[in-house]
Amino acid sequence: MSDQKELEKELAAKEAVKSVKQSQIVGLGTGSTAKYVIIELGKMVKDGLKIQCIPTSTKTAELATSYNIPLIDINTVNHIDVTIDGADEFTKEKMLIKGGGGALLREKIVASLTKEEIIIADASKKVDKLGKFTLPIEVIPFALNYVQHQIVSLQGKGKLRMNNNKPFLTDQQNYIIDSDFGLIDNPRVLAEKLNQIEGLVAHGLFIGLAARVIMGVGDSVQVFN
Ligand SMILES: O=C(CO)[C@H](O)[C@H](O)COP(=O)(O)O
Repeated sequence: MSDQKELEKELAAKEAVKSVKQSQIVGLGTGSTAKYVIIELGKMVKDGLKIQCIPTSTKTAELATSYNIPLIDINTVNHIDVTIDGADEFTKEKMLIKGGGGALLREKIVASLTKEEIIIADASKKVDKLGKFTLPIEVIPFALNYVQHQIVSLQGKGKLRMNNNKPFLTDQQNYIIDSDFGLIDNPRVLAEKLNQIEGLVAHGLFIGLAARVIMGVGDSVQVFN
C-alpha cells in the first residue's frame, strides 16, 4: 500500500471524526481505512470523549477494545447517531460497493440504523460507474449453489471467496460470492433483483445509505454531500 493512499485514508478519517460528539452512539466500520477512525477515536476517548460504540465486525471489536473504546450490544439501541466506515468503490452520487473485507452484512445493518452514515476513502476508490470491484454477496452455505445460478441468470459471474483452501467464513459463518456484473449501469435495479433471491443475506451495493463521502486526495479532503 502506497504511503500516499495511507495518508489520504488518515486525512479522511481525521475529518470524519469531527462529526462525533459527546454522548453519541457511534458505529465503527471495518477495514484498513476505518482503522484510522478507531485510532483517532481512541485518542479522543483518552482525552475525555464519552461515546458508546457498535463495531461492524469481530476484528473491529478487537481493535476498538485495544484502544479502550467502549462497546455496546447493537440489540440495546434503536438508533446509531453516526457511523464512519470505508468502501471499496463509490460514485459522486454516494452509491457504494462494500464488503471487500467480508463485513457487509453487519455494515449494512449498522448503516440502516444510523442517522448519519459517513464513508471515508482514499482517492483510488472513486469511480464513475460501480462494478470494476467485484460485488461481494453473502450467502448462507445451504443456498450456495442456488444463489450462484441466480447470479448467472442476472448475467453475473460469481466466485466463492476462499481462505487457506477453504471457503472464507463471515462473522455469521456465511460464505461470500465475489460477483462480476461488469460495469453496473443501474445499481438500484441490480440491488432490487438481488434482494429477491432466497438464501442471499446481503450484497455489497449500498444505495441511499451514505449521507456523506469524505475522500482524502493528495494532502486535503473532498466531501461529497
Ligand atoms: O466494506 C468493507 C469491509 O467489509 C470495507 O469498508 C471495504 O472493504 C474497504 O476496506 P479498506 O478500507 O481496507 O479498503
